[in-house]
Amino acid sequence: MTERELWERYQRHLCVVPSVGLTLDISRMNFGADFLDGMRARTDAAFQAMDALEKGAIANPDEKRRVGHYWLRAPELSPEAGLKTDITAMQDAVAAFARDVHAGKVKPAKAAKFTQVLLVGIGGSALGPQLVADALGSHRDPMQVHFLDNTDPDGMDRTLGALGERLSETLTVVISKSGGTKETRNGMLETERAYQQRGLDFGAHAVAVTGDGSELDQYAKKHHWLRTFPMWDWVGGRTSIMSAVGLVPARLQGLDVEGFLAGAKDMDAVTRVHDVAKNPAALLALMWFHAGGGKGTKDMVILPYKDRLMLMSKYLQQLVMESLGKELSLDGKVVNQGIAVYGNKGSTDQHAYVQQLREGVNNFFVTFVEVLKDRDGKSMAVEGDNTSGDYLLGFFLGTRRALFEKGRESMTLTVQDVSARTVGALIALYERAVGLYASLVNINAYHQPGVEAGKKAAGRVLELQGKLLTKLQSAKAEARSADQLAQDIGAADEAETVFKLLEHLAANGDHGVKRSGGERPAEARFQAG
Ligand SMILES: O=P(O)(O)OC[C@H]1O[C@](O)(CO)[C@@H](O)[C@@H]1O
Repeated sequence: MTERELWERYQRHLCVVPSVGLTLDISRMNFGADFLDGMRARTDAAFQAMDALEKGAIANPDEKRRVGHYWLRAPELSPEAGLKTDITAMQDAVAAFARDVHAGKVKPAKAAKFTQVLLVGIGGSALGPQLVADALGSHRDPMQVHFLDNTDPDGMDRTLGALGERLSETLTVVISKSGGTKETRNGMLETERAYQQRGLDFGAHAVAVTGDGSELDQYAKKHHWLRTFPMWDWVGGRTSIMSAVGLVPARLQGLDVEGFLAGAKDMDAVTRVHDVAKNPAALLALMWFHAGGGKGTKDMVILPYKDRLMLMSKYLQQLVMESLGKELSLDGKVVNQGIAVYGNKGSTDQHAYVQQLREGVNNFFVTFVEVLKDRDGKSMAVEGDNTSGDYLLGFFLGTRRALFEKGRESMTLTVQDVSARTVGALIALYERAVGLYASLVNINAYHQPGVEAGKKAAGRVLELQGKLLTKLQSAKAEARSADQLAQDIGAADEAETVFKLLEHLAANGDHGVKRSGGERPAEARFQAG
């Protein structure tokens, strides 16, 4: 294709969304002239399903739930007055609480004000807040946000250690929709102990965001935490950023929540339109379908040429892969659907994996995110008249061309800036695109059965550990092999797991297990120390 032809294609297909200052360029995706028409029937069905979802249909049939994240930024759209009241009440309560914290009306026991937020959560209870805090935060914010999003003891030590003395002015926000996620529970208990070690009452420095009556809700109430904020079953974890999950940390950080919600609402209005050419979410979904043949055979590389959007790919990994990575279709056929997502930021990634994108296996399509505004204020010239931002643009356009010349497809989202409105709009864009794509490939985007399997398997491992420790304590002095101990606890066919447990126990002094013998698994011996 000549430059002229590409310029024509760019102009013909450019989707312009003035209400949020966004354009979507699909010209470098090599779909054929009849593709969009050929998808008309499936696209119309996707639009119908999305309309029903927004009107309150059970769009998550496996869990018999409604899917209501769009109502969070447009409460007037919710199908019942009660839901509208719940949403606006939550929004008002969160805003009022943050005002009281910033004014020092809600204050820590041993400091004048709360200046730090420690968010304890995982998955959708952390990834959205992490993206928003990083994209929109600044050192001038009234509060700085820190995260505990894993059950890694060393990770907890690093985060709590970095807070140090400032723990006394830290408000801990524990977020868990189910209220039972073990990683979050562990982070909460370890944080609670850190407060206690400083002579601080944890409850007086903690709030919870969770489902009514959940384990976490009960714990927070029993221990007189400052506040609890609600989560509802009609909001999925990976689409909860505009519920209290995202609004509590964003308000405390002093972010433009109104702009964030308005950007999402305005994008929703645009992506509600049944006109593919004017609907960027429909175009994204259709380009994903084209690229991977409706089977996800090509990975989605998310490449924002903006540091503030670096966490976008991590956020989209959950939103896209936990929504679309499904074994069964809605009619119960095994389809093993999904689209893999990776990326970081440009131009940094040109010095990492772009080499493979240009010359290696052609198993991907790139979505560039271009931000027109370089920075607040003016830039210096770094070479001739060129600024650093000129270079960033040059590298983006150069990389896109280098890929296109080698038949590697890409799309480009262009936005004016990284404002709260823009971030809200981008999140809403992808929420809608995921929902539309799920309809195109006939799967339920709103449950996550695969995660339960992993949680159950982890439960078995910890059950084995309990039996092992009991056995080791009773057989005190005798050093035994993993095979012998597996037999002892009636888990002969799980000897490898038993060995892995023993290896970990012996590496950590917590349970007094000692290792002796050789390095090979069969040579190793374990005993209670
Ligand atoms: O908010 P919760 O219930 O702790 O769940 C955390 C995350 O775990 C999952 O349930 C499974 O990954 C996600 O969908 C969710 O965002």
